[in-house]
Amino acid sequence: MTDATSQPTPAPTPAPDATLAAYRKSIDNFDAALIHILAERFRITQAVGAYKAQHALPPADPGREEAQIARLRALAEDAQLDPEFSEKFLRFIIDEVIRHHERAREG
Ligand SMILES: C=C(O[C@@H]1C=C(C(=O)O)C=C[C@H]1O)C(=O)O
Repeated sequence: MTDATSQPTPAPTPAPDATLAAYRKSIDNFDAALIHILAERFRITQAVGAYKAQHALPPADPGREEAQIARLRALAEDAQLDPEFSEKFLRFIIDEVIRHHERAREG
């Protein structure tokens, strides 16, 4: 029963599940590795952006992107990862890099 003064009943705390916790520990490790890998990639692309700005090179290189996407799609298929997802993921990262390069060009 509830009335105007009573609080909603909190959801019961689930019993600790060691199996799920172990999976999640592993997921946390992978996510940490992913962040470090991405940070390293952006560190390199930042240097590329500075180089392109210095040498008046265009921020985007569609030919290079096409080759990367084809390569990544093949790697994804080999690794049994969805190639569509892999392409979207790489596209998302490359688009962000191009934005950085455009900003580097503007100074
Ligand atoms: C990093 C570059 O700049 C852009 C970003 C790319 C990337 O993030 O992989 C690839 C091609 C370019 O559109 C490059 O030209 O190599």
